[in-house]
Amino acid sequence: MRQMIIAGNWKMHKTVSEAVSFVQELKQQVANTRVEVVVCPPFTALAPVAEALKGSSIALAAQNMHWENQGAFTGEISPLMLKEIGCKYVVLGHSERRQYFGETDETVNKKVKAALEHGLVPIVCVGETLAQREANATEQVVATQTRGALADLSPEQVAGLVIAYEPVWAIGTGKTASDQDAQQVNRYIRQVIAQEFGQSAAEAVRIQYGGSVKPGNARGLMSQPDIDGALVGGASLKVEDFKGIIENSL
Ligand SMILES: O=C[C@H](O)COP(=O)(O)O
Repeated sequence: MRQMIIAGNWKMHKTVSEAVSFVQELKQQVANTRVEVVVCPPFTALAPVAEALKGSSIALAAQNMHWENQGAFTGEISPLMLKEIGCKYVVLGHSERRQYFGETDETVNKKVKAALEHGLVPIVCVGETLAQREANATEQVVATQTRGALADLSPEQVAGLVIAYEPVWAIGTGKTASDQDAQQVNRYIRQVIAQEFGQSAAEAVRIQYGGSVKPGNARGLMSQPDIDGALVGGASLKVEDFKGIIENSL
């Protein structure tokens, strides 16, 4: 049985003081949930949020990282730095990183391997653009991205990962994939993983859906058999909305 995982990706939102007061409220509101709750603050707020989360079951994630431990890479953050702060997860290959910052399947794969070496759990994002969906290329795109990101991994490593299927056309647009469409792609990703890494890795790996998830559509999406949680953007910025999604995911 896969535990549901709801992660709030704050993107470039919230100062340190906003982030800390948000998690202080959130941890009280979701104290007894059976869902695994994750917050992904911007880098500046990771350490103070880690401190504020002490004693809580809410896990911490970074939104990106470099694959090297250290070096002359101005503006980058390494896995060692994230691990020391207390991050459990790291979001890798988000479509905004692919679109605006030149992320490729190859760099995502380097980052996935580096994260695993340091005991960080990658949340690997895949998903097609609107043009790709309209060209009936969704399956090809998510298969290529999944195979690329997970190249050279062992079945045991893949079993412990989280994958987030996020159709690019549904991110921040208010357009959500239908429950059936999201389920169909998540099931397809699981089939690709079964082909590459075997049935038991495919059954263990958690596959989220992301793209305009809100309290009102969470129940339908999260009740699909191959959807094991959500990667939430906009609706993770308000405690009430995020809590609503968590509650509606069970
Ligand atoms: O990482 C989160 C996704 O990009 C979804 O963002 P959204 O919920 O604002 O559409």
